[in-house]
Amino acid sequence: MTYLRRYFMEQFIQGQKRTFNLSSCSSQKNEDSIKKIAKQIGFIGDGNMAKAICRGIVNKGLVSYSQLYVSSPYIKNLDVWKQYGARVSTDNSKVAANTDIIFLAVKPHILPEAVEQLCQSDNVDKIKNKLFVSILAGYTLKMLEALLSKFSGCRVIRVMPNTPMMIGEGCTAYCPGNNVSAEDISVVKKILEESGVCEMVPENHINAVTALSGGGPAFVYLMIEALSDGAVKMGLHRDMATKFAVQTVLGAAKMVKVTGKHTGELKDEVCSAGGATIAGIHALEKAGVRGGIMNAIEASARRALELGKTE
Ligand SMILES: NC(=O)C1=CN([C@@H]2O[C@H](COP(=O)(O)OP(=O)(O)OC[C@H]3O[C@@H](n4cnc5c(N)ncnc54)[C@H](O)[C@@H]3O)[C@@H](O)[C@H]2O)C=CC1
Ligand SMILES: O=C(O)[C@@H]1CCC=N1
Repeated sequence: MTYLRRYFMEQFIQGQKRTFNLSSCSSQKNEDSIKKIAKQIGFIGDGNMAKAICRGIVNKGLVSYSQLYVSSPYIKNLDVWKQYGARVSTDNSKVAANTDIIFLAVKPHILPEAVEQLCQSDNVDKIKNKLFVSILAGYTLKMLEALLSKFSGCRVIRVMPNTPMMIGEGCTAYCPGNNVSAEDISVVKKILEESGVCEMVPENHINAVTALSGGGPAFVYLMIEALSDGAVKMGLHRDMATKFAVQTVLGAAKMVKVTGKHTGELKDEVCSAGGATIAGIHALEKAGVRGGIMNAIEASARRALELGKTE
C-alpha cells in the first residue's frame, strides 16, 4: 500500500470512529448471564448523558437494548435508539409506567415540565412504587421527592455520573433518598459500578463532585487541546501532537493511580535540576494555572447549586 493510500485509509477510519452512533455497543457481545440485570430501564431524556450510560451498560452486558425504553419530545432523535432495538416514545409517562428503574436525564430547567407530563397522564397509577434515578445537576433529593410525591411509594436515588461511562471509565457518585431499599441501592450501584468508579457521598458533597468528575472531562479535554496546541506551535503536526498529549495524560493519570505516590513526588521525578520541565512548571505557576483550575471547580460547584433553582 502506498504511503498516501495508507494515510487516507487511516483518515477514513479515524473519521468513522469520530461519528457517533450506537452501533459500537451492539457489536460487543457480552452475554455474561451473571452480570445481567433483569429489569426494564427507562430514560426520560435521550441526550449525551443518557447515551453514555446506555452505551456503557450495554457494552458491559448488563442489559440489552430491548430492556431500554427511552423518551424525548423529538421523535427524530429517537430513531437511532429504535434502530438498535430500544423501545421509544414521545410520551414520558409510557416510559415511567412500563419500566422498573427510571433515569431522569433531562436538563434541570426541563424537569418540572417533564414530571408534570407524568402527573397529567393516564398512567399515574402505574407510576407508583417506582425507583427513580436522577442524574440532574442541582436538584436535591428533597426537591426530587417533592416533585414526585404524587406517585406514592416512589423512591429516588440522586447520582452524578460522567460521560466516560460510555467507555467503561466513568466516575459516579450517588446519594440514596429517604425511602430506598438496600436492593434499590444494590441494583443502581451495579449499573454505575460496571462502567467505572462509583462511590456513595453525602448529599452536601454532590455539587463538588458535579464540578470535579461530572464536568471534569471538559476541563481535561481543554487541557489536552492546550498541550497539543503548544506542541503544534513548537512545530509538531497536529495528529502527532494530540496523540502524544492524550497518551501523556493517560500515562500520568495511571502513574498516580498505580503507584499511589503523591502527585508532588511524581512531578519531582520528572523535573531535572536546571532542566526543561522545571522551566515549563515555572511558566505554569506564573500563569496561575493551579489557582485557575481551583477557580474552575469552585465556579462550577457554585453554578451546580444554582441549577436546582429553576430559571
Ligand atoms: N453531559 C454531561 O456530561 C452530564 C450531564 N449531567 C446531567 O444530565 C442531564 C442531561 O444532560 P445532557 O444529557 O448533557 O443534556 P442533553 O441536552 O444532551 O439531553 C437532554 C435531552 O432531554 C430531551 N428532552 C427535552 N425536553 C424533554 C422532555 N420534556 N421530556 C423528555 N425529554 C426531553 C432532549 O431531547 C435532549 O435529548 C442534565 O440534567 C445534566 O445536569 C450529569 C452529569 C454529566
Ligand atoms: O454542565 C452541566 O451542568 C452538567 C453537569 C455535569 C456535567 N454537565
